[in-house]
Amino acid sequence: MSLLRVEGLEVRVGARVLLREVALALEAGELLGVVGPNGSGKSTLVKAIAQLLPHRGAVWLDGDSLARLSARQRARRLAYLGQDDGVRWPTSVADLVALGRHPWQSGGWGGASAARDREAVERALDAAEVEALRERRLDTLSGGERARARLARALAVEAPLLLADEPIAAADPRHQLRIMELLRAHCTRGAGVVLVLHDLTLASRFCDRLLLLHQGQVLAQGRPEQVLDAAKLRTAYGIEVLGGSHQGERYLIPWRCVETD
Ligand SMILES: Nc1ncnc2c1ncn2[C@@H]1O[C@H](COP(=O)(O)OP(=O)(O)OP(=O)(O)O)[C@@H](O)[C@H]1O
Repeated sequence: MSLLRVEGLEVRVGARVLLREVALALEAGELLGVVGPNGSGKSTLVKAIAQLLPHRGAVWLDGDSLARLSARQRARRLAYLGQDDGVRWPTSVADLVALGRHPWQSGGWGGASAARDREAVERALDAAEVEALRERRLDTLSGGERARARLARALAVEAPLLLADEPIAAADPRHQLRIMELLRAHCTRGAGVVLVLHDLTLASRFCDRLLLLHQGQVLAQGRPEQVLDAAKLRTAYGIEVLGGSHQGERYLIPWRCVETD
């Protein structure tokens, strides 16, 4: 049984269809990259999977309909990292990351699970390389530091499924690579990850499979080399890419804009 299965997913706002007939399956241990141009529906897709948007269609997690689970059950079984954390109050990095353990609290903080929660928070601070920032207030962090703190919060949930919407967008090149490595390691430990990203080389190198969205529909889905071919990239993005390989791994550099049909 797949960790995540999505069938016939459709999102509408009024008369406008934002997503149409999206189907996908994700196995435990797999990293699925969601790529596509601005406005193609990537964030809408991960929000709908996380049950944060009204939608049609079905989403199953380990065979359970996500729509039928309680909010707390869902929050334990999937971690959602959106583009905005919504945190507008002064809080420390450590407190933000500890919020990732909130779904596991019953009857208040502390108690029998406190040691496990502390360990999960420490692991997440370490993995996202923000332990040195633990006492810093979020509103004093740089964009890339804040992005890593937010990733740590999502990791601290230790949920079987992680949905991450552009976690590397604000990171410098080294931290982009570090985050991709840590997401891969997260998968190696058995989690499934759905990752929205724009970098085609990182998508190709680190993801097991890719889903390419175009105008709210799946244009292609499969292994990176099947999805990121010249014709599909031209159709989806209206670009020509410069491609090659280095040490057996593929790179793709967006090279020039082209006319699409
Ligand atoms: N509430 C809404 N009402 C109307 N249109 C919306 C609404 N929410 C999203 N959209 C539109 O749906 C489309 C898909 O948005 P979405 O945020 O999923 O795109 P995306 O692929 O994540 O883009 P980006 O790469 O820019 O983050 C966009 O054209 C957006 O303007």
